[in-house]
Amino acid sequence: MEFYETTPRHDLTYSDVFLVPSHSEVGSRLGVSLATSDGTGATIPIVSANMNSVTGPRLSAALARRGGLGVLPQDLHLQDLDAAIRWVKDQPVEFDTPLDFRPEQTVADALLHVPPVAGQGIVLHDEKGVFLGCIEASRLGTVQPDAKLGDLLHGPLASIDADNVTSPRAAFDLMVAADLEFAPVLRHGQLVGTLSRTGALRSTLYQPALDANGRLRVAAAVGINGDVAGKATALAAAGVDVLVLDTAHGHQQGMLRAIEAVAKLGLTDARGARLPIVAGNVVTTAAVRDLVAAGASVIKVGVGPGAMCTTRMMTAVGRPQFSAVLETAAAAKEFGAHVWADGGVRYPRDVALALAAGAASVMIGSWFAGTIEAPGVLQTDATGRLYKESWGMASSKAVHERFDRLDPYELARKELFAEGISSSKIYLDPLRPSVEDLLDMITSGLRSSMTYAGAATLDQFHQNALVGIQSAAGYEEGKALPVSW
Ligand SMILES: NC(=O)C1=CN([C@@H]2O[C@H](COP(=O)(O)OP(=O)(O)OC[C@H]3O[C@@H](n4cnc5c(N)ncnc54)[C@H](OP(=O)(O)O)[C@@H]3O)[C@@H](O)[C@H]2O)C=CC1
Ligand SMILES: Nc1nc2c(ncn2[C@@H]2O[C@H](COP(=O)(O)O)[C@@H](O)[C@H]2O)c(=O)[nH]1
Ligand SMILES: [K+]
Repeated sequence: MEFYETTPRHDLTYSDVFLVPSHSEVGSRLGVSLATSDGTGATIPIVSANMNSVTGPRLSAALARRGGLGVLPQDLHLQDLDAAIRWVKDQPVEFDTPLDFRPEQTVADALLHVPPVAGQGIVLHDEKGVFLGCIEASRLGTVQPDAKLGDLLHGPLASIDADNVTSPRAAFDLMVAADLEFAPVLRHGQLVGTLSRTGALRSTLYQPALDANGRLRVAAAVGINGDVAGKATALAAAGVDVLVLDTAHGHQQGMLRAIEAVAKLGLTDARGARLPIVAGNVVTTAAVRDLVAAGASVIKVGVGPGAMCTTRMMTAVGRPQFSAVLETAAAAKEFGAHVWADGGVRYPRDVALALAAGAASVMIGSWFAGTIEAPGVLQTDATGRLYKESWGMASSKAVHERFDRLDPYELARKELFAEGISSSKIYLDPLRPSVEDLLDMITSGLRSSMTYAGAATLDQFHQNALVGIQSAAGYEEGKALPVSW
């Protein structure tokens, strides 16, 4: 990456910079590869943040099916993390994970998990696990909230036979031929997943992130206190593919000890390959050097850019994220490691800029909290807009939940140091309610960015990118105008 006709005199963040178009020999946006080289096996450079309001098993499975990686948060109890990893591994690869309900549940129960939109749906099973049928989500918006879901099942079951799905293209064609937007997929009468027309189309564009046994990949986070090696060993036994050691101040002795303890275990996957160790968060070359020397192969970068984060205002500590990524990615390359750019992503352009600066992948938190697949339930504000609640991992709420087993005195001392907001509303985009819709938006923006820079791979993108510095007015000019001036 080079700066275009300028040399920055201070640190910059994503809004301060822009990409300059240059000569391209890449003939199509579909001709670029988004695969990352960080050793995690992801086929798109997107990871979800290890935040309680962002990454649960459902979001992890949806992300891995499209080539990304979900990082389950360290606040889950070990047995819940174990169950979540195994659940992701059990999910279908070619089909979507069903949203499962019982016939006696109501429309209101279903609407806590899925909005009444086209292309989404739910399935019903009876108490013995017998598949009863499916209901398109758009139908849920047309009936009384207290209606029983079982009463909405009428007529013969429209379904797809898994054996007829010989390729992703075949799945799309089957949906079109049967005039279906959403359908259950059955094998010998048993439900094996669901499909939407858009989902079938996506399967022709994305490559799932799969482990050595052909199952969806998933990462999990561990804090730096307690029996870090024991937790890492247990997660590896559950089948985790990537370990993330995470704390607010990653350049501290406790982190170096934790990395060394985990690296010494030499944990491997089913093929005997070392599990990547990701560690952070840091923002300097010195920190990258120390964390890599301790045994990390990916460094998580970002102090203070997160949407839920108050660290900069509380402590003045941090660094504008574009410069932090640029410097640390160069350092990581020198030390044979990689960088994940963590936090502050609000638009697809920010992802492109992080990758142009040299990040191997980009971690997204709050933006993904407002999706169907995020862990919380859907809530409705006074104007009728749907949202999910989000909160920071260092907020009073998160600290309270994390340390609820401490005595009140110790808990009160911990709560003094909150560095995050405890409650925020993240609205669902009515046109993009699913995390997969956001992935479509992000990856299509990124594919286009790369061809503007003449790059067919992420390495070439980083090599070729020309980056200019803009004024606040320059940034403002780039925004669309929904109403006239
Ligand atoms: N990327 C970012 O900008 C930030 C992210 N977070 C996220 O919040 C979550 C909780 O992290 P964290 O608060 O580190 O909790 P952890 O449970 O990981 O514990 C942090 C440990 O480090 C010690 N420590 C020393 N200095 C600091 C410091 N300046 N800030 C925090 N801990 C320090 C703490 O001791 P003691 O409590 O005695 O001080 C404690 O033992 C993580 O997911 C983290 O990523 C939090 C803040 C910033
Ligand atoms: N200082 C804090 N940082 C936090 C907190 N919770 C999460 N985070 C960091 O933000 C990113 C995600 O950023 P986003 O802009 O995509 O939401 C996450 O991975 C953490 O590094 C917090 O309470 N305080
Ligand atoms: K912030």
